[in-house]
Amino acid sequence: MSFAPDLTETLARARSDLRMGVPVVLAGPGGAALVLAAETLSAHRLAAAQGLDAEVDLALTARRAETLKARAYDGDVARVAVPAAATRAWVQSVADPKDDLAQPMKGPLRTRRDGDATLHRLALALVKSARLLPAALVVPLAAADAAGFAAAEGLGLIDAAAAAPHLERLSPLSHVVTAQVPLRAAEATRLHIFRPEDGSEEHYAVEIGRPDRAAPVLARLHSACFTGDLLGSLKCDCGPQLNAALGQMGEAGAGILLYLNQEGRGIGLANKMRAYALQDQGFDTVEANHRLGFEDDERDFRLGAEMLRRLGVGQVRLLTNNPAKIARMEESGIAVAERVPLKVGETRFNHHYLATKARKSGHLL
Ligand SMILES: Nc1nc2c(ncn2[C@@H]2O[C@H](COP(=O)(O)OP(=O)(O)OP(=O)(O)O)[C@@H](O)[C@H]2O)c(=O)[nH]1
Ligand SMILES: [Zn+2]
Repeated sequence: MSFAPDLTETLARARSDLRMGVPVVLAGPGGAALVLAAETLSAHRLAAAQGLDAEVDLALTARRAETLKARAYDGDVARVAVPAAATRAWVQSVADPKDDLAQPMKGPLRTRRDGDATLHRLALALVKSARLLPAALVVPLAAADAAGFAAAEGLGLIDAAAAAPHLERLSPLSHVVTAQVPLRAAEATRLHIFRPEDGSEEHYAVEIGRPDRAAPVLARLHSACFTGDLLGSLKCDCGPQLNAALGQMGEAGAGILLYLNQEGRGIGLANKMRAYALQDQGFDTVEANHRLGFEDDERDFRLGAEMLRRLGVGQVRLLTNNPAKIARMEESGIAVAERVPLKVGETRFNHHYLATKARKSGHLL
């Protein structure tokens, strides 16, 4: 019997440590490293890392490296050598594109091609899952001392070989509770709450009426949009889509709307606002994600498929304009019998955004 945290719990702690600026230690078969999130890096911890007598790297995604004109020799990852005199401001200006246009000359940046990027890749996966900017300082530690170093400094120690596949999988969900919530759109509505085992945000299923599971269920996978859903932002079409979907389900007397807390196509609200700030500088929604170092869409729709399965739904009539959602459902074993278009909420502020989604992300007009 042990009370010690397991890998899932250790990773959840690591995410909250990184969000606070506390480093973590990754220990792999090929070596070990101290990891600090660039976004939450403090001057004193940078100084301590520079005092370790090791070469400090800044791990970036190849997307971010491309904007910085830095070579990525490791496929999806670039390992930028951090100059000995680098300050916190330097690290953050490489990580964060907000001042790229005002100060285009960050470099020249030297990226490493020798050695191995396994721990850098894992560090990036961790900071991304913490919804931070995808950039992390990686400082090599002697593998034999890694556990001792982590214990002496009170830092989380992560088994890198086990953590990498663990971060790829869909965290098991538990169904926490169901209760009635009469809506304007439909009085006979129940809300189900699902909680991932990995400590990340809960997700919700809004079930209207009693959909017949033997036939395709009218369904929508709605990704959280604080600005559109709650504030009535005119920059996107989320709020009107949410209301229209609930309205259609109400009229039909049955349907399931999954409210997936994957804000900003999975990058989190702070990063979405960074993307909006870049859009204010003239970049479109896809370019903004790339400049930040993200893919266009970082959502994991296996989550939606799993929630539908848990609700006993195997086939849907999916309310969407996004063919990728249909493909992801089919791949995850949910049959999409029909696509039901959802065209609402075009404004003069989101016209360009919707056109970009159609041109670059394959959305159907
Ligand atoms: N990163 C980023 N996310 C955005 C931006 N504008 C809106 N979003 C997010 O995009 C997501 C839109 O979700 P959905 O409406 O479910 O999905 P969709 O891919 O547009 O597909 P359908 O609406 O089903 O056609 C939400 O998570 C929003 O927060 C943006 O400019 N950048
Ligand atoms: Zn939105």
